[in-house]
Amino acid sequence: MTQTNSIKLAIAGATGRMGKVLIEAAHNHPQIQLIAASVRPGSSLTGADAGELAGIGKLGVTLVDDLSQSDFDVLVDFTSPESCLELLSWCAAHNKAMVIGTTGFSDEQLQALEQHAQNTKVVFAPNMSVGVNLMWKLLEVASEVIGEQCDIEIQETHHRFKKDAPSGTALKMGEVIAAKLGRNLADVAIYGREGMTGERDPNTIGFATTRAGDVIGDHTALFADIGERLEITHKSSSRMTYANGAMRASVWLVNQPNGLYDMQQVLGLNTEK
Ligand SMILES: NC(=O)C1=CN([C@@H]2O[C@H](COP(=O)(O)OP(=O)(O)OC[C@H]3O[C@@H](n4cnc5c(N)ncnc54)[C@H](OP(=O)(O)O)[C@@H]3O)[C@@H](O)[C@H]2O)C=CC1
Ligand SMILES: O=C(O)C1=N[C@H](C(=O)O)C[C@H](O)C1
Repeated sequence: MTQTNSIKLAIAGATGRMGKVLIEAAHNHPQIQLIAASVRPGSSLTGADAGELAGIGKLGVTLVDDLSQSDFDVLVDFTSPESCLELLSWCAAHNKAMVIGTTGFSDEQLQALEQHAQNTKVVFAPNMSVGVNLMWKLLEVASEVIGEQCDIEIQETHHRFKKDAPSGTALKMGEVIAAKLGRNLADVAIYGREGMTGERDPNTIGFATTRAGDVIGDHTALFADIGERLEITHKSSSRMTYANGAMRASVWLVNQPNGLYDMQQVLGLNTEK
């Protein structure tokens, strides 16, 4: 059993926007030892140094295109749903813990994730920043107090390179609000409006997605009544907040029994699950 003051960590998708920041966060964390970082099979970067890729100088950690030979305790994955599920299937079969920040899973893929997670330890969260996890709690309070009388709209903005929409964070905002109001998000979500839509159905929760430039991630929940409106907004100004959250989750996860956890549990914001 690895001591909690030396967790052997691997990072999938080292070339990604998050991958590079995760390498830096792992290197800077006193309880974490970065032992592997992966690139796509056949990548010309195989064999290069992970620290040099991340722009923080040589770390002596070689980029690999196959993690199966690496003796890690926790794998951190911010890649794509397909790549993540392939790695999770391997981790579940080999008793390796996983911290998953990837978003954009279909319902079918989410079911597969939940199944694999029964056989190992997994933290899965569409947003690992402390601020966003606190925002989800604030949304519960707002929904309880004014949710029924208000029109609820969720707005998100991200950089032009983002592949999935709405963001995983926005979808979770909708789930949190819908759950508090006893609604099923799949029944009440409106993903954009166009043409003669008619008057607003008060039960609906609307989503608006903007993709532009280099915005790291902005999310707002609007609770609008006649005469006043409340906006709860979170804005990310650095991907390091996500990466630090993933490190915190990794340190927490090694001491948990097998199961699927979220970031609320890591942060002690929710003890229900
Ligand atoms: N939970 C959270 O807090 C956050 C979650 N995210 C999520 O993390 C994910 C990644 O985001 P971001 O870093 O911006 O994306 P990028 O596209 O910059 O990086 C994705 C990485 O995954 C690799 N990858 C993708 N598909 C495969 C595959 N099939 N096989 C092997 N490698 C693959 C890419 O390799 P290659 O370079 O070769 O294409 C790349 O290294 C997204 O789902 C995003 O929504 C992002 C920020 C915070
Ligand atoms: O792709 C991103 O960049 C982000 N993705 C996550 C999401 O889909 O919610 C988290 C954050 O908003 C950044």
